[in-house]
Order: sequence, then structure tokens, then C-alpha cells
Amino acid sequence: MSLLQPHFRQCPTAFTPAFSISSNHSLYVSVSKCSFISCCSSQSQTAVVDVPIDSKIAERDEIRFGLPSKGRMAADTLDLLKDFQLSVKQVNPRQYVAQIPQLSNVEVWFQRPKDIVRKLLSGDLDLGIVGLDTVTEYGQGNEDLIIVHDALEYGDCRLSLAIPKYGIFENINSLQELSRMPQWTIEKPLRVATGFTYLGPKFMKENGLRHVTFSTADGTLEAAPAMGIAYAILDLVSSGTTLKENNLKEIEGGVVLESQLQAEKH
Ligand SMILES: Nc1ncnc2c1ncn2[C@@H]1O[C@H](COP(=O)(O)OP(=O)(O)OP(=O)(O)O)[C@@H](O)[C@H]1O
Ligand SMILES: O=P(O)(O)OC[C@H]1O[C@H](OP(=O)(O)OP(=O)(O)O)[C@H](O)[C@@H]1O
Repeated sequence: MSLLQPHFRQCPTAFTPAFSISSNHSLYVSVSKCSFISCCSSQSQTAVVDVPIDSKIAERDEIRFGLPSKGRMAADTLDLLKDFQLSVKQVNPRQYVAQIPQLSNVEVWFQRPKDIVRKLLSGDLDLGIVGLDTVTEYGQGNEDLIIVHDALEYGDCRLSLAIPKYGIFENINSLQELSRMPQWTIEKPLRVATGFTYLGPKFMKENGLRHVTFSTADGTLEAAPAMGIAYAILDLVSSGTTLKENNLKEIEGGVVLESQLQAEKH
């Protein structure tokens, strides 16, 4: 069985790239109307520019594929593509454009994960690989973003609500128990620190938590409860070590999204 079956076809209105990879991993990429993201796993208000993009795509012959330029996923993403005989040829690490010799009409652009999503939305990229957390936060439910498949088997993590193990939270172990605490009122809401300023409020609303406010930071969110900035945090958890070291715990019903979650839309 061939590991890789690249095929790119042109439709009258726009490029419709598709390729599929099969083996133990499976990555299937297809782009119809607009943009595609593939997720490995699972941040901040963002002005996502959502403009009609079919015309922009039609102006280009090449297919632009966005890959993480740095961070946790960067090296693993290149390794994954290598496993499928797709070697990404980058002249030097400070040049953000690269080629995949096996796919002559694909142009690779290295970008920060959140910028990959923004550029898919604006039509400046056609395909991308980012974490599900990033596409869900920055995609904000935009229907033109097509999420195709999990099974990339790396970047495992979950977006999860966590509270202190101590004090008023000592006996609180579920979202339901948290929501029923009499402490949360309009005057004194549950304060949550998160980088996920789209998903955070959405999740709380969907789960009936009414008196909640959010504060945001770029990192080290686990420090917020001990610093008195927030009661709870909503952040990515992988091994759980950072929560543990900061005396925090996850609670039942507090997972917003998980690695390997499948989302597909045609
Ligand atoms: N322990 C973890 N913490 C954060 N992200 C993780 C973790 N494990 C896996 N991931 C995945 O790796 C992706 C990239 O993480 P990384 O911190 O490199 O992202 P980033 O988008 O460059 O973040 P930032 O721009 O805030 O530095 C995340 O979006 C997530 O899907
Ligand atoms: O469950 P763990 O394996 O401990 O991983 C989770 C931690 O890793 C990430 O932080 P990162 O290392 O990116 O640092 P930051 O907090 O400064 O963003 C994430 O925001 C958590 O804090």
C-alpha cells in the first residue's frame, strides 16, 4: 500500500487540494471551500479577519501549507511528515518558507500556531497543522475552517479547569459542586485566569456557571490562585505536573477539550 497518495485537483472556482496518508498514522487533508486544519490535540481575544477568500485562493497556483515555526509541536510535526516520506526542505531556520520536494505545488510556510489559524481564516494559507486547542480558540466556530482528523498521535493535552486543593475548595471535586458554591455572586464572582478567552466564557456559560469573571495572562497561569489573582485556572494540562507542583487539582466535568478529539466537517 502506498504510504502517500498526493493528488491535487482544480475546481472551477478554487483550488481543492487533497492528500491522504495511510499507515499506522492517518492524516487526511482536504480543502473545499476555504481552509483546513489538522489537529494533534487539542489562546486571547483575537481579531480574526474573515474575508471572502475564494478569489484569493484562485489567484495563487501553489497550495500553502502552514506548519508550527516553534514550540512543542514544531519538531514533532516535521518528524511526522518525514515518517510519510515528506521531507520539508528549509534552507535555514530563519527562512520561513520551505518546500516538500515530493509535492511540487505545495509551499510550506512556518508560522506560530495561532497565526496559522488566523491566516487560514484570511485565506493566506490553505492547509495547516496545529493543536485542536488553537484551532478551536482562534477559529471561534468559523464554518469555513474544516478540521480534519486526529490520529497524529502527538501533542497530547487537554484544556481543563483547575482549582486549589486547599481552603474553600478542599471538598470541591466537580464542576457541579463548584457551580453550587454559595460564594459566587454578582458582587463576588468566581475569578478564572486563562489564555483561552473565547473558549473559557463559552464553556462556563454552557455549563450554567453564571457568576464568573476572567483574567488573562500569557503564561504561568498556575501561579494565579496562590497570588490571589484568581480562584481557578483554565489551561492546558499534559502530564499534570505543573498543577500538582502548584497545589491545584482538576475537577470532574472540567475538561473543555481533549487530545484526539475528532472533528470533521465536509
Ligand atoms: N503541556 C502542554 N502545554 C501546552 N501545550 C501543549 C502541551 N502539550 C501539548 N501541547 C500542544 O502543543 C501546542 C503548542 O504548544 P506551544 O506552547 O508550543 O504553543 P504556542 O502556540 O507556541 O504557544 P505560545 O505562543 O503561547 O508560546 C499547544 O497548542 C497544544 O496543542
Ligand atoms: O501538565 P504539564 O505537563 O505540567 O503541562 C502543562 C503546562 O505546560 C504549559 O505551560 P508552558 O510550559 O508552555 O509554560 P507557560 O505556563 O509559561 O506558558 C501549560 O500552559 C501548563 O502550564
